[in-house]
Amino acid sequence: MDSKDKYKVIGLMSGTSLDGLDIAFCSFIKKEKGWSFKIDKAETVKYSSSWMNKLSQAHQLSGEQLIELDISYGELLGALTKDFLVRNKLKADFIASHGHTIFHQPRRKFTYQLGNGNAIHAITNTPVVYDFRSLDVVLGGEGAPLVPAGDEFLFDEYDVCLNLGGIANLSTKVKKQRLAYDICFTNMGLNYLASLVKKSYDKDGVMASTGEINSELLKSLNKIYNKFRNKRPSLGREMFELQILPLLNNKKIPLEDKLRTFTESAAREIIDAIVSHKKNVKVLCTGGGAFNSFLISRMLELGGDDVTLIIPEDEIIKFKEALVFAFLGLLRIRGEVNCLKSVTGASKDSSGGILAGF
Ligand SMILES: Nc1ncnc2c1ncn2[C@@H]1O[C@H](COP(=O)(O)OP(=O)(O)OP(=O)(O)O)[C@@H](O)[C@H]1O
Ligand SMILES: CC(=O)N[C@H]1[C@@H]2OC[C@@H](O2)[C@@H](O)[C@@H]1O[C@H](C)C(=O)O
Repeated sequence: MDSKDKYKVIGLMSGTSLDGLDIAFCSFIKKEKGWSFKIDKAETVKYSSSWMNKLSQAHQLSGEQLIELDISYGELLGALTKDFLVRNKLKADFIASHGHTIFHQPRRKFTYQLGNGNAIHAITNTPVVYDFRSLDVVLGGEGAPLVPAGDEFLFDEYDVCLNLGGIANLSTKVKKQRLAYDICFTNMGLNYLASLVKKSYDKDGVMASTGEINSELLKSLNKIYNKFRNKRPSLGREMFELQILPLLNNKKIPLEDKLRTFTESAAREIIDAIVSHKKNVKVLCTGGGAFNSFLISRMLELGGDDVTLIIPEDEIIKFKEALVFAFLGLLRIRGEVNCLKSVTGASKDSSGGILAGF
């Protein structure tokens, strides 16, 4: 097992929205208690339309074709990482790669992230940790979310870590145990509404801010969230399409009002979830929604004195997940726990990840 106290690690993350590969070169230093960290350099490399197609259709391939794609996507990850390292004159101790999720069926004990670690190693000549989720899944866990384990070790100074992604989710500590859950649809709904006027998103929430709250729509959204408030299932695209989309497609409500109301609903759901744990909370806000100044201003108004929102530097907003996977890789090569049963529901804590080229 490795026991250094300084590491330079590349974290690679490919999110479900297919916007590209996040590459983050990170430094970690062991302290008396915990770790300090820094993102030294990071960028998102957009996928070509051909790779976007391959990744979005990979679930339909034959076994043989999928294995072939696993290698060629691993080679792509290797080539993009090598190019990033050469351009920035950097050298990493190892690469921690999440890969791109193609299948995720924890009940059937499998989860599959494309991007072969051996192929990444062959191209970069750097050791690789990959396949972070499978061990947790065979231990009976959900194999997700994994980022809360990083919150536990790197962002423990915050009472709540809030991610404003397609779906807003949070992680927090309750009775000394880390827990995490999805709160409500956020960018997924806002981006859908923006797409109706051919925009990829409502920049800074400007269109939303000009609309009026539609009380019927607000009530309907609230009713949907009330149904699972205490069950906290993971929210997915299926549920969005089935239950939220029909409401957003109501032709009688002007677009600005729908954006305003959807923002209001998300802000209320998020603030309610945060204050349900504790009053006077310090909340770290990351994910692209942290750039939505109108959403943030509504959350600040609703949270009042009970909630302090911390919007970190852009690098952390955009690359926190890649940073966390770099750190989970570090824990893995040290043989330390990087996956928490309190979050995933597995039979035990574990240290997930396959090693290639160490
Ligand atoms: N200036 C901005 N104003 C409003 N929204 C923004 C702004 N910048 C980014 N966003 C939102 O953030 C999104 C991109 O960030 P991110 O990748 O975290 O979101 P996501 O793809 O919805 O998340 P995830 O894949 O984690 O579910 C954009 O699609 C948009 O919804
Ligand atoms: C199986 C899988 O790839 N899950 C992703 C996905 O994208 C968001 C949400 O669903 C989260 O559970 C997870 O990723 C983050 C990085 C996580 O594991 O914390």
